[in-house]
Amino acid sequence: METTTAVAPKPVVAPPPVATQPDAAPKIIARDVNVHYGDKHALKNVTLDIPEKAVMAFIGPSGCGKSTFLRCINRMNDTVASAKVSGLIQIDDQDIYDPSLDVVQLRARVGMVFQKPNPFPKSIYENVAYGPRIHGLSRNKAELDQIVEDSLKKASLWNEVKDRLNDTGTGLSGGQQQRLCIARAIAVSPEIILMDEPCSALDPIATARVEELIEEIRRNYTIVIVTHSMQQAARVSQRVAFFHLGVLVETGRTEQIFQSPHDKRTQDYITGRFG
Ligand SMILES: Nc1ncnc2c1ncn2[C@@H]1O[C@H](COP(=O)(O)OP(=O)(O)OP(=O)(O)O)[C@@H](O)[C@H]1O
Repeated sequence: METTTAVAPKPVVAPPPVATQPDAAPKIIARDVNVHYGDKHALKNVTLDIPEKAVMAFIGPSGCGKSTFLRCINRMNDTVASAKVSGLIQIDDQDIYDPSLDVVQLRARVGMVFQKPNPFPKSIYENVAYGPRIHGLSRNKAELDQIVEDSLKKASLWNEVKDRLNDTGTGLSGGQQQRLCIARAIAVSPEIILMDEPCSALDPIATARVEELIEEIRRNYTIVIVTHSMQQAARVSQRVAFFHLGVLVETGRTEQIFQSPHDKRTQDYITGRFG
């Protein structure tokens, strides 16, 4: 593992520049985050506050570092041998790159939904029950059954699968599989859900279902979504962060970013001049 991090400056973390300050209390703060993949400097001095219990969308042209930054938030970049992360990322004032931090626990707090639905090749029930079981979240089968049911309900999938919980998860449609993956993420009671282009493999109807689901759950979770669709960012998010060439160019309320961006690069991107 070559992932490194700077020592967290204590005691107080300076706020980001005014333009990046959210209205709500930040759940996640990032200060001067840099990521290198070998010689490639993929993320440059990113400083950002991500508000609690809201949706923040990361937008920007391909290769600008959106997924790289997203993967810093649950230390998924630890799994990339060439990745070196520096700077500070705190969740609720806790430095998530502190060497004493339990990464398994971190990933239970910070769930992730990927571009391509990736259910386990197991039953629908097992897909959702697996996380709560390994994290010891239930004392008996009845409690586990309840977690599975509640998670599938929150993911708007219960009615479609309640009579076939023993069928394989991979047999569901693409949209259902993605909602199953969201149920799986929800089942361990995360505080944060990271979504990396969660609808890019879905048709418009399945996409609409996932977007409705995000709207339904957003008040209970801090959600960060990477999307190539500005329409999607406008529909689901309350705040947007625009990245370009590894730099966080601008962040603000969604309507402000789309109606009156401060930076010409943001303006050019949202008006389709590049990307
Ligand atoms: N595992 C890796 N090894 C080497 N370079 C990488 C790796 N992952 C990403 N990169 C590079 O880092 C830069 C940022 O990539 P990243 O995937 O974060 O961008 P992105 O904005 O999410 O792009 P996209 O919208 O196409 O998914 C790109 O130049 C990419 O080629």
